[in-house]
Amino acid sequence: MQQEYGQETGPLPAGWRLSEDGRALEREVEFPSFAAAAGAVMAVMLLAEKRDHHPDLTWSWVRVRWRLTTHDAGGVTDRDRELAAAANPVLEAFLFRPAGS
Ligand SMILES: C[C@H](O)[C@H](O)[C@H]1CNC2=NC(N)=NC(=O)C2=N1
Repeated sequence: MQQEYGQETGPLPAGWRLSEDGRALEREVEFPSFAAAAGAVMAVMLLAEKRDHHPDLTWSWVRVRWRLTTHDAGGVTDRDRELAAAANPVLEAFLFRPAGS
């Protein structure tokens, strides 16, 4: 069976969902502080630079949404899935809570 561009067929990386238009992987995270959000944005930026694959970002205070798509393909590819999976431990790491809380 031929796979259509933008059609997600495999399992999604944990925490990620398919966008409404079906053409991107999205994950939205609420961080404990603006600084933590900034750290996560910066860390995922480094992963993206290494892969030459860059997420769209929506960032409002402590809430950040990453959106991953492959422009050439017009949809989700393994490049998006791989970056999403690589970003996950980074996002979890910045969801810290201060000691004693
Ligand atoms: C030439 C360069 O590899 C392309 O423009 C890259 C850059 N970063 C990219 N990032 C994402 N998310 N999708 C792309 O298709 C893409 N293309």
